[in-house]
Amino acid sequence: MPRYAQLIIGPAGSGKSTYCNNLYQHCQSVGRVIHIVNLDPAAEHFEYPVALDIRELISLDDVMDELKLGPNGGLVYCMEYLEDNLDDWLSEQLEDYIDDDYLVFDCPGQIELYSHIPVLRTFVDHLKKWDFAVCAVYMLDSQFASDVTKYISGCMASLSAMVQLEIPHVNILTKMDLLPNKSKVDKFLDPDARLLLGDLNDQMAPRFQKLNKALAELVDDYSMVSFLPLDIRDEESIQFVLSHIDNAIQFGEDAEVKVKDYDADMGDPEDAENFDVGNIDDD
Ligand SMILES: Nc1nc2c(ncn2[C@@H]2O[C@H](COP(=O)(O)OP(=O)(O)OP(=O)(O)O)[C@@H](O)[C@H]2O)c(=O)[nH]1
Ligand SMILES: [Mg+2]
Repeated sequence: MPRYAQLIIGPAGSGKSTYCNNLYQHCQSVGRVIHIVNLDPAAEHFEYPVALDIRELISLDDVMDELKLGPNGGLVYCMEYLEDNLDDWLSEQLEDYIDDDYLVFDCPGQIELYSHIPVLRTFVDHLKKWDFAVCAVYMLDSQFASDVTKYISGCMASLSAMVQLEIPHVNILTKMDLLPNKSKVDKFLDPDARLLLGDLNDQMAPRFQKLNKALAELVDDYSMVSFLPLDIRDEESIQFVLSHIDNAIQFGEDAEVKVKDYDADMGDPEDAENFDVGNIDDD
């Protein structure tokens, strides 16, 4: 049986840690067990219980003090140090988590980590090697959906993470509670390239039309660029997002097989598909 993981990524302040906390609360209320791992060496305050913490390996304050680095250079140093210690430190820490365990990795927000620095790719490759089914969960602040030009830049950043990591990828539009008119973002959830192009051309000078067309086509070609809205005040919204991610890493499906394997009294195995196995980890 694999272990499962969500890798929570996205720009600074997009709501990654808040999502982790709300997901934790939600799972507690439905009796499901998840473990949240802090991968941000600069983080100081946590609303969720931290199951495992990169700061036990290295902390940003120490690096900045000892190596006289600034906050961003220091963070890159910390993440590269983690990369060098995956096989020793991290694999040992993860030994406590066994088949079917579900981990959520709360990552730092430096966009460099998702564009060109290979640390997260190496990290994900190690998780896969250790038999984790991993999904990247890319958080984008819903203010990006207030304007088509911002939206395109958000899509490009998400796409670059997607092609870099090459794992199942779910995009989330966060902070929906802050939007006065939610229906205005509908067109950005599952974007239509022609509408995007029209909006871009309306807003930008005519000389950008060719570039706009190329960008809209890129979003269209990667038809996986779509977003799920997340309103953390709404349990159903959290459950909706969680179900999509579970589906992407086949969490429910493997749990279903486990029911079939374990319960000899269930009768016809075909009937097992009718059982609700959503809370298989309850105890
Ligand atoms: N209203 C509202 N505020 C939110 C939501 N999500 C996050 N915030 C706020 O946005 C700010 C940043 O949220 P974080 O969860 O720390 O964002 P982050 O992506 O973890 O940030 P970094 O780790 O610094 O990259 C905090 O003040 C949160 O309270 C949301 O869904 N609704
Ligand atoms: Mg955070």
